[in-house]
Amino acid sequence: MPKKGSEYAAARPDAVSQRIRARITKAKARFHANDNIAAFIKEGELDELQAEVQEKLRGVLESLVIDTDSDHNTQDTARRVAKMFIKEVFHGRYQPMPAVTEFPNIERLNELMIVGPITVRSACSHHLCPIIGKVWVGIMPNEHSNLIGLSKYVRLIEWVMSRPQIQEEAVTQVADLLQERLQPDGLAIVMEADHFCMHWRGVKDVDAKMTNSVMRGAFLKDATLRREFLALMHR
Ligand SMILES: Nc1nc2c(ncn2[C@@H]2O[C@H](COP(=O)(O)OP(=O)(O)OP(=O)(O)O)[C@@H](O)[C@H]2O)c(=O)[nH]1
Repeated sequence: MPKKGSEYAAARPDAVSQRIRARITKAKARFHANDNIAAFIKEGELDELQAEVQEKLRGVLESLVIDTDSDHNTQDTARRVAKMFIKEVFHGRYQPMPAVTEFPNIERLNELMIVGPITVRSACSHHLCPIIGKVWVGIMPNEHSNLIGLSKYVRLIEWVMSRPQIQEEAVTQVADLLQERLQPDGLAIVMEADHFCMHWRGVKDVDAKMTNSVMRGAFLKDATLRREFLALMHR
């Protein structure tokens, strides 16, 4: 039987990951792979966490029977991969949400707006293999909606995607976040992505993609609006 995370906690109560875990547990918060835990990390702890991950990765390389002492290619691999996980590809778990300026909809715009394709990068929670794809966002604002800068769609979506994800949950997290920020009459999200756990390994199907769509409010009720979004998005 593989050890549970909490059993490791008992083994290394002094580890920074366990201090963070204890705070999250005390707050009764969730810390799944695609949850953001920035609120529970104190200043300076991210570097400590990276050092802890590096040490564990060194153990993984050791168990893979790689001679990291004399193999010049892998001598620094544990450090590089730890940095890549904490500071780069999974930074959306450890960093707070990017600042987003919201502007009131003074002109009371209520026409369809589409942003995309936005390139997204993530990794699947199951194998930690890359997911690379595109997202399109459709917004139907109303006079009470907030407007945000175009680049902020990219920043918010990148923040959600830079965590181990499964596509169905990722697309819902993106929709929930944009719904909360913008409060539009309608919101449409389509995500189409390549999963390298299918291309590189396993079934090795290099053509199959996954497409998800989330339609809310006006896009759900109004078939004409939905058709207009889907037609414009694919041009
Ligand atoms: N639904 C869903 N599945 C995903 C996603 N990313 C990867 N997967 C799949 O997750 C599954 C994990 O399956 P398991 O049977 O537990 O693992 P496995 O035996 O290594 O799977 P194979 O890939 O078939 O070799 C695989 O079928 C992947 O293709 C995703 O975003 N959504």
